[in-house]
Amino acid sequence: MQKTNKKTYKKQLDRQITFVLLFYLKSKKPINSNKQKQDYQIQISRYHHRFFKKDLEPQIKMDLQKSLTDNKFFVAGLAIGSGLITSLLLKQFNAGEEKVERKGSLKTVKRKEAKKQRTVFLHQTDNTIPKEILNASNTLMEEVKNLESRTCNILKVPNLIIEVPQDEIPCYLSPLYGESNYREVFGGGGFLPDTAFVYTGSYVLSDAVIGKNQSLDQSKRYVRAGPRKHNYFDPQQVKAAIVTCGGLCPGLNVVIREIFMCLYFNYGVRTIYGIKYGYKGFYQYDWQELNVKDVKEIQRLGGTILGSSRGGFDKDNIVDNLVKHGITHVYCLGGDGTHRGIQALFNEIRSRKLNISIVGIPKTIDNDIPIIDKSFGFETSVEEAVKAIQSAHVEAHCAEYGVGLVRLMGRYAGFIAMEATNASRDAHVCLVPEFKFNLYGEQGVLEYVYQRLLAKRNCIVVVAEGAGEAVLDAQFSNSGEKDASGNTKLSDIGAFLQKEIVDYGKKKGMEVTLKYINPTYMIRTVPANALDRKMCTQLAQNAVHGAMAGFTGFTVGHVNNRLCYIPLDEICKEGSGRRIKAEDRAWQRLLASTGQPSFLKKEN
Ligand SMILES: Nc1ncnc2c1ncn2[C@@H]1O[C@H](COP(=O)(O)OP(=O)(O)OP(=O)(O)O)[C@@H](O)[C@H]1O
Ligand SMILES: O=P(O)(O)OC[C@H]1O[C@](O)(CO)[C@@H](O)[C@@H]1O
Repeated sequence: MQKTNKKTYKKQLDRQITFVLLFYLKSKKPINSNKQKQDYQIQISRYHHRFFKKDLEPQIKMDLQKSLTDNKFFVAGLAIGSGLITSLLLKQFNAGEEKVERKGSLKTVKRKEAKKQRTVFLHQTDNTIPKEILNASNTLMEEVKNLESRTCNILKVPNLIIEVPQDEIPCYLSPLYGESNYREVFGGGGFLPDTAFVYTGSYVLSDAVIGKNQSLDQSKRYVRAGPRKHNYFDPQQVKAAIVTCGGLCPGLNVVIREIFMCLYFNYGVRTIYGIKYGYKGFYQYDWQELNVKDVKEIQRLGGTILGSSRGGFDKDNIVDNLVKHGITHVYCLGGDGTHRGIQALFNEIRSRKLNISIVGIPKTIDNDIPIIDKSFGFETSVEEAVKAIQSAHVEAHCAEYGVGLVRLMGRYAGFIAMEATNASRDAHVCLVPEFKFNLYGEQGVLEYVYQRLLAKRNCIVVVAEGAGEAVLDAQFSNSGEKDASGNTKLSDIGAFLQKEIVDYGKKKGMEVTLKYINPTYMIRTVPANALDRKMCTQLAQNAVHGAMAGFTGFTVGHVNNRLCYIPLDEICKEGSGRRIKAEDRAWQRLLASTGQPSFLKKEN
């Protein structure tokens, strides 16, 4: 700290002490109304703020004079004074630290650094964000420039700044930005400090664990999700559309509601449409403009208030209708099929150079979307599936040779079956599409179930609906029928196993009592649990932040528990669907807890 500065601080410090004392001595009457208290609070925070930015001496002097005649200023003065004193002391303390840092030993410096960080916390600022960035006139432009640069190793998410040619780059200070803690009732913006926004170069790493011969450089970097201080869109010009596609999933209504709430209350967007029954709703049905009443309490409901469907994707028709309604944001909630649709729409929007941001919010109870940690609704479905296994357990334990057989959803991936098995700890066999198995023979599933019945008199089997694809030695096949989206319709592997297990017992002279529980849609139609609701809220709010910033052609998701924007290309890569792998810890846990062997013959 320079000498002159030190002198000035000392002078100011003296003045503040006098200031507080004066208020104290002159005060006679206490504040006697809440309104007054509120006014003081606002005033105090303003004064504080001003003090940090410019010289307040004339102002303070004025207040001092006022205080001689107006006793009500006592509380305000006291708080201002003590606040100022604290800040001055902190500044002096920091300055002292700097000095020591330059001279001190490594140990001292570290200790001082730790103290300094505490000080920084007191000030509620973040010294990791350089001043040039915080003060940049368009922080979004900086970020986009960086993302577009050849040297940037963060996976690029397209932004409308680049996609849409325009005379002037749009730049709107985020309505979320506010300098004080003061906030109007009924939400509104103005509640985030500078440091809460995401700036240039912030990313999330794809790998949380680095093994031998691996380095961080091999890890993919995804743009960090979150609000931007400067946005591409003026909220008043935003018109948004929300659509839900594919199968149902717990949490859809939470996401719909939260997208609405964030757009409406936080950003001040007033035109938000709900599209009925999936992609075809864009051109086949009247568009419903959503209002606050429409989304009231829907977070408590299963399903989707908008309705959903499979099939009906018509790219040109959909984009024509987006243009017709003047849409600037499209939020699509769906699984892998929906995301391939989003990609096709994004390409069409891009080729027409439209000012539309299109965003995916990944949804599927199967949890088979790549890259992201987990899809919303999955945990709720697992929780429901555990109830089915619990029933199977009770049934099986109340019969002499009792088998409880549970079939759970999971077309290509057995995550629900695996995690429900892990959570219940009641199952003895879990069959998923990812791992081939034999039914017959000495090492087959049927013999294993029989042996367990002989030894323990009960056996609980969990099977994923797609596991029929993994049977090596049985005459089990699907009809070849497809649903409207082109997905293969699966035959009932549960019913098939039921017959095989009972027949096998008969052949061995054992009367098996088998109860087949097939909860099918019950696990995906329930409302989201607390964990999923929180997740849905995070996804929805961050989808909105991304779209407001002009990012497009991305999906929002957690990677290593941090939210990021993932380019659609990554999500839609052919064959990238998430599957259980033998090296997955969760699968290893399953093998450890069920004790199930490999059902493969040696030659397999
Ligand atoms: N390759 C594709 N291109 C464009 N649209 C597609 C594509 N595949 C699927 N869609 C459309 O996406 C929507 C949802 O697809 P789908 O029925 O496969 O569900 P999903 O999104 O995969 O969700 P779920 O996990 O519930 O199956 C449908 O309207 C379908 O027509
Ligand atoms: O009967 P629907 O609606 O086609 O849904 C069944 C499919 O939806 C999913 O839940 C999600 O894709 C699959 O597990 C299941 O095969």
